[in-house]
Amino acid sequence: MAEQMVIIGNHEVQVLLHYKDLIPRLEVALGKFSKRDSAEIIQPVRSTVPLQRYNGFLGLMPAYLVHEDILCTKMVCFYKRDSGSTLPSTQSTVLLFDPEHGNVKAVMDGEVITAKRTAAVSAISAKLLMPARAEVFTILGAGQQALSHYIVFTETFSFKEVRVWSRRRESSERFAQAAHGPVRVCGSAEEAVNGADVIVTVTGASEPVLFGQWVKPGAHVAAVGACRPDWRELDDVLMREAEVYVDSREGAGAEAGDVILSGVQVYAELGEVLNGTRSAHREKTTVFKSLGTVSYFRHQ
Ligand SMILES: NC(=O)c1ccc[n+]([C@@H]2O[C@H](COP(=O)([O-])OP(=O)(O)OC[C@H]3O[C@@H](n4cnc5c(N)ncnc54)[C@H](O)[C@@H]3O)[C@@H](O)[C@H]2O)c1
Ligand SMILES: O=C(O)[C@@H]1CCCCN1
Repeated sequence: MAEQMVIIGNHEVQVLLHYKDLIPRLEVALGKFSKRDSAEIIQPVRSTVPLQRYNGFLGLMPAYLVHEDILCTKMVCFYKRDSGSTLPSTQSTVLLFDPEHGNVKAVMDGEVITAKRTAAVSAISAKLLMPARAEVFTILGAGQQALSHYIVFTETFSFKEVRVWSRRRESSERFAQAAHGPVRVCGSAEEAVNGADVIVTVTGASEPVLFGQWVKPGAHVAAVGACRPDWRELDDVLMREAEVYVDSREGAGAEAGDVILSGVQVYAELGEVLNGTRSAHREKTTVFKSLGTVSYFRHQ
């Protein structure tokens, strides 16, 4: 008889999921993904259903890890919200299946999974690609991803200064209070970025908010927003000056406006760097364009 289905809520995920476990497991998952061996992992580019009336999308993200026998799907709705909207911009649920019988074993709230997984992968990109002596860390955007990125980046690295900019100053100030650490609230994106060694873009923008002429040569940018083929967070100057890394080449070719519209070539997937089949050039200006893959592992 099939096992009883369990529901794992946000609080429980928060308690169970720790960056110290997540980062090494995600490194393994990214490496496996980049081998493109369907005997190890099957993870097609997500299907996306437009919700035109609501300015949003539903993304369906299935994955099967063959050896671990883990079959999962994340379903994520994401929206372009007007400034001042109080509606959430991302909501997700993760289903875990019994691969043999096909029944659902667990339904998990995806909010914390999305916040922590995404930030952990950006931290992996920074570990591989940020300049050797990185002192200034800037976050553009002040929402949920801004906070999870702040937490994992300040836990993992030692910066001398952390800065934030958001299009509404009140959001940056709220963020700085929630961050429980020193954060400089900046009045413009340019001020926030000037001299920064590591920059994370976590905005809902569909037009560039980060411009190459502001970015210090050799800096590392983890670009997390703009997950549609016609949305941008970074301008062409930055995209063309930087060496570009992604989580998935196919995903970037289908969904990353910053890659597609700038016409740049992707240099490597993070998984290729982790596998040693491509080098990490931390001395160059680097962009990691994140779109989100589904990375599963068994909790121990
Ligand atoms: N790459 C991934 O795996 C991944 C995962 C989750 C979310 N995302 C994306 O990351 C982004 C941030 O997600 P979140 O959950 O933190 O969202 P959020 O709504 O909590 O925060 C978004 C932030 O961006 C700001 N913003 C919105 N529109 C802007 C604009 N036009 N210009 C400048 N700033 C703007 C908002 O004021 C807010 O500070 C979204 O685009 C989301 O779709 C990507
Ligand atoms: O992989 C994810 O979770 C995100 C959600 C929001 C849009 C882009 N991808």
